[in-house]
Order: sequence, then C-alpha cells, then structure tokens
Amino acid sequence: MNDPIGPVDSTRIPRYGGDTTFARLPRLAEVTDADTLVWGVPFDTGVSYRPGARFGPNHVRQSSRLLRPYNPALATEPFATQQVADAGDVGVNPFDLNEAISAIESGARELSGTRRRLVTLGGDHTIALPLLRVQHERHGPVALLHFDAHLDTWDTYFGSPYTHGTPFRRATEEGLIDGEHSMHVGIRGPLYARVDLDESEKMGFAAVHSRDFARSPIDDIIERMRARLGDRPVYASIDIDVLDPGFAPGTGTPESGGLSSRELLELLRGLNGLNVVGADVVEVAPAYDHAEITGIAASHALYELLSILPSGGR
Ligand SMILES: N=C(N)NCCCC(=O)O
Ligand SMILES: [Zn+2]
Ligand SMILES: [Zn+2]
Repeated sequence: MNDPIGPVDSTRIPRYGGDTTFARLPRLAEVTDADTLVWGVPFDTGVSYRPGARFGPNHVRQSSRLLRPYNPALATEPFATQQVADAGDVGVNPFDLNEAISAIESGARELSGTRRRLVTLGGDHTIALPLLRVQHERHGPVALLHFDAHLDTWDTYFGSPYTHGTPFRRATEEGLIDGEHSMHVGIRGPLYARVDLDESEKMGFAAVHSRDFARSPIDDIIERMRARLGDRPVYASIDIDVLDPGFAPGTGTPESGGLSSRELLELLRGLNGLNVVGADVVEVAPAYDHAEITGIAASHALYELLSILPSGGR
C-alpha cells in the first residue's frame, strides 16, 4: 500500500487559503484508498430548539485549518499511520426527515464498505441512528460512548419518533447498542421528569454526570469509561453541547455547567488502545458561534479521535 497522503504542507502553502477539507487532508477522490473517512452530514431537521447544525460540517472544516500533523499528547501522527480523507457531504433532503435518515444510512453503508472507518461531522444528533445501523451491520451491537449534556433517550417530541433527542432510544429498540457496555458522559441540566434517568438506566446505560467532574479526578473517570467499554467495538458519539456554553456557544440546546474542552480532549486520549470502530461529532451550529470557539473545539475533538483509531492495518 502507498504511504498515506497527509494534509497540505502549511509551511509551504499558507493555511488560510485554498480548499477547505478537514485538517487540509486530501479529498477521497485524490487518494487510491482510505482507511478512515471524515464525512459531513449537513442536516438539522431533527432539532427541538435552535436550528443551524446543517452548517456544522463546513464550519468545523474551516475551523480545522490550524491542526498540525504531530499529536504530542499521544506521541502519534494520525495522518501518517492511516490514510484519512475527506469524503465531502451527503446530499440530504431537508424537508423529509425519513428520507434523510435513509440517505444517511445508505450513504454511510456505501462509503464505509467492509473495511473503512467513518467519522462523521454533523448535523444534529438524529444522524447517530442511521450511522449506528451501519455500524451494527458490521460489528453487531456496539458499546456506545455518548458525550452529551442530554440523554437523547427520550421517546418522542410532538409525537415524532425521529428527532435529535431520541436516537439512542430508537437504537436500543433496534438492538444496535450493547447497553451493558454503554455510557453517557457529561449529563446535566433540568429534565422533564425523574423517570428520564430511570428509563435510560433501564436501557442499560451507565452515566457520568457533569457534576461528577467537580469531585472525581479525570483519571478515575477514564478508568470508569474503559472498564465499561472493555474490549467491545466502541462507537463514540460526541454532542458538542457536552462542553460548557463558554467552551461551545455554537450549539442548539446549550446547558450551563458543562465540561471544558481540556477535559473532553483528555477523556478522548484516555480511550487510546480501545477498539474504536466509528465516531461522530454533532450539534455544531455556527450561527451562535463566536471566533470559531465551537468549531475549534469540535475540530480538536475529531483530531483526538483520529489519533486513537487503531492504525488501519498498516
Ligand atoms: N442536543 C440534543 N441532541 N438533544 C437535546 C434535546 C433537548 C430537548 O429539546 O429536550
Ligand atoms: Zn446535547
Ligand atoms: Zn445529543
């Protein structure tokens, strides 16, 4: 296999110009094959409050121009150990949520094939459901590591079963998730009722609440995560609203009292060595962002995810 093609060399071609792909990586059409694809899903028809996450993928790409090839925290070069390419965006119908979910599912299936890993840039959290369907086809029930202020295990909104607050209940009903090895991280904020937590627990999910970070050292929380996920195939779903609105103002349903970006990046690094088979970063809504704060946080989260992926068989 050829050596991976990495990002455009920013010591020769200034990073503020030219094509806008994630981390200035090549597009899929520019490589012979890819181990890992960064894929955009510009879709926000499932949101319950502020819209705008449809602009998330391109905002995160634009905010990723300063990423560099060497990751000192993990002593790795994520774009040299695997071929990562930007697969562009899926074409989704903004007026028909069911059709959009099918298009995301078939697009993900086609792109990932039998071998490639997919990391997806949202889009609202609805998109995790079709993405999990495709992961399940390949790996069976996956251990879900869900970073979010919200449980997203609610049943319906306004009678609708497919929304950004309901993907993990639908995924549980469809048998896509191995609940006993799954976990929410960063949960906080007022709920509709106490039963919301009970129902999530009944689905099997453990939870690290945001307030736990005030008392537990981060290494203990990483240990809890690793013990829970074990050697299962792990799917990581990162709702950027897991971060405090001070670290991620550009999102649709912000909740006070969240994680810092430093905490999130440390947690992701703490997953190194686990069998992470796919991931998404969702809910970036640039209209409420300032100075790319949210876009930069999301792009760095994705960079850490790429850094912990097992090196594509090379
Ligand atoms: N941001 C996500 N994914 N879900 C939030 C749902 C919150 C609500 O409207 O009750
Ligand atoms: Zn959320
Ligand atoms: Zn969410």
